[in-house]
Amino acid sequence: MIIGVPKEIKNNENRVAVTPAGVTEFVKNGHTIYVQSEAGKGSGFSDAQYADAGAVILPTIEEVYAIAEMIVKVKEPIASEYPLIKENQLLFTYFHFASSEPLTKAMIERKAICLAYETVEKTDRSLPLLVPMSEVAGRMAIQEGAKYLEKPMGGFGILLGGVAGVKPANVLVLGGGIVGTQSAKMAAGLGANVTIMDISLPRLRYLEDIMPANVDTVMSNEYNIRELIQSTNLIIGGVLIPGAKAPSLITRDMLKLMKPGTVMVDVAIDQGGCFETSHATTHEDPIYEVDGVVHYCVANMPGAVPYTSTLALTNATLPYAIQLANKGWKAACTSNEELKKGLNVVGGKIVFKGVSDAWNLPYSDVSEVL
Ligand SMILES: NC(=O)C1=CN([C@@H]2O[C@H](COP(=O)(O)OP(=O)(O)OC[C@H]3O[C@@H](n4cnc5c(N)ncnc54)[C@H](O)[C@@H]3O)[C@@H](O)[C@H]2O)C=CC1
Ligand SMILES: CC(=O)C(=O)O
Ligand SMILES: [Mg+2]
Repeated sequence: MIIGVPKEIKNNENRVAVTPAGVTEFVKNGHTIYVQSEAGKGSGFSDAQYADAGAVILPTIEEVYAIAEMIVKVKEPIASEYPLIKENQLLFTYFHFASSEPLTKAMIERKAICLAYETVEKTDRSLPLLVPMSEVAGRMAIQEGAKYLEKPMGGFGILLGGVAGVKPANVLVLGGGIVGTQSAKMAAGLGANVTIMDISLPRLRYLEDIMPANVDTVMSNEYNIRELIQSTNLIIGGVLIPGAKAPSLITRDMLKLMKPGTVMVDVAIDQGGCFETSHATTHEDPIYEVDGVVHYCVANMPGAVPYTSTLALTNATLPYAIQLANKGWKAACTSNEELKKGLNVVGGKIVFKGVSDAWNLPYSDVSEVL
């Protein structure tokens, strides 16, 4: 198969979808791989390293899209990429369709085969291609939250861990999945008082077991959220209903209950966000304030730590990408249920329920396209 790896063009997106080590694997499997010049630069990989591994370097993004049967990317295509996408071209990347109607409509119109990293699902319901980036974003959320809690950054001016004779900060983590677990671990390690909320009692039970003593677990419901946010300094939004629009757990009226300078990091922004007042921001301009509450809503947080993120992401994606290249998407998705769950928009049809629900567009069963 002919594979293309474009350079990411989202704001401050420094990850790349295939490393030189990945190129070697594709070539060993008999494939031809084209990499856009400088695609790996932000992650520390030179064109020469890709060429040595067996890739052909192309100077422009247009040439990469024009030649490839499968495009392997990190983030969703940006509007300037839409016209480059061809009918029946396989795109293997994060899409997060439920947060963007224009993207959903563009991919329908282009009749591409859109296989989304974030909905590839194992039989135990885990999301193998989301997990590594959720680990990164969960850990980063505390780093970013701590920074914006500093007074000169607009925050309340509290140190997460406090100091002898002074109480530490209160951190509330909404969603006790991968993001939530990593955030809680980091905040607890710094000495904060942490509360994790989830709607899954088995999950809360598990977290209660493994977390240190400065982490409490509380059932997620509106009543408990309203009560806790009044004494919280940092809120992390890490809820997920796979492939669907995130629920708004913190509504605009709740902001008035919070202390001015409270910081909210909405990691779930890539699925539309779990705070009503969230809108996506960039690493260049990451925060804004509503009613005295600082919002950090960067939709590609791991893009800022590309050394860690590119390696962690490609460790997970490469075996799936090789299967797609070896078998073609139809045979690969027919023989592998995990990959089949990744199909979101195929040949002009939405085949993922959460996406059709998000935009009130027609849904087709995935069997219609396989
Ligand atoms: N902004 C960014 O750069 C990044 C964003 N993410 C996003 O972070 C979000 C979380 O991802 P993961 O932790 O991997 O998901 P996960 O599936 O591991 O965890 C989600 C948790 O939310 C819980 N949940 C669902 N509804 C809830 C509610 N009403 N109240 C409390 N908890 C609720 C679920 O029970 C589950 O435990 C996703 O939207 C993901 O795409 C992930 C990586 C990077
Ligand atoms: C998952 C996601 O949104 C990211 O890694 O950027
Ligand atoms: Mg405890």
